[in-house]
Amino acid sequence: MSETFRVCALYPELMNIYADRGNLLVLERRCQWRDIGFAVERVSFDDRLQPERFDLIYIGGGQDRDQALCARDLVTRKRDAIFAAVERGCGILAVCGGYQLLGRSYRLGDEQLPGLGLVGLETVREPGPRLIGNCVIETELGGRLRLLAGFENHGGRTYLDPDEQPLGRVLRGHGNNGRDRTEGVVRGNVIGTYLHGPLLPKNVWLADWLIERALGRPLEPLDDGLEQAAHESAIRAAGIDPTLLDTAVYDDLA
Ligand SMILES: NC(=O)CC[C@H](N)C(=O)O
Repeated sequence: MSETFRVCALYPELMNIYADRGNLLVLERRCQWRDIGFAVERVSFDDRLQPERFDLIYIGGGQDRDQALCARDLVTRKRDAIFAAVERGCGILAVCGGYQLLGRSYRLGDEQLPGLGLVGLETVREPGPRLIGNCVIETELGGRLRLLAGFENHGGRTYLDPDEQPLGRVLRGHGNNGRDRTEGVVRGNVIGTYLHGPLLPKNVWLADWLIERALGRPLEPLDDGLEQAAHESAIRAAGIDPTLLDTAVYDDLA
């Protein structure tokens, strides 16, 4: 086994709601099943993040108070290393609270949490209900039209700068802000999304996309009968019947 997919789990003890850690398990299994090495290193408060050690930095969702604890450490101790890692081609997958921290700031009333400023976006806690529910988006990640399904629960509304690219278009659910039908952000190997689920067990094609980008080669297919059923059931949970979708259009459907 010569290839190893190396993942940095950032603040795993705090940024892990809705079992977001399950995303790491999916990456691990899909590597193991193909005889690809998998290494995960936890990086938390005060730890030094070494940019050359990773192919992917992963950060899950968190409550506002946990985000506040992480935000200052992230900005003061990790920012330069994260920028350097991305510069080298390292990917980022950031979910919900983690996604919000990729932007410039997260404003909650009088408080303003600093963000990494890695992508051009801002998050604001506006008056109004939390944006909760099952969600399906269509995305053209990798030049193919595919679906991502998950569950969102966020009080913050995220607004992308005009030159940023959303991860996808909302078919069901709220997405970034409940208004413009955008969801998430993608820039190169950096992905931010509001979708929990966890995300990767419900959308294994995205797990493979992340591994492929890191290894720089296509992966051999796996027997994904169960995973495909989970994907389609998550789509159904959001109110879309996947059998009625045009499978010639969506590359992730059987
Ligand atoms: N699910 C989450 O990660 C929540 C993120 C953030 N605390 C919000 O409510 O907007």
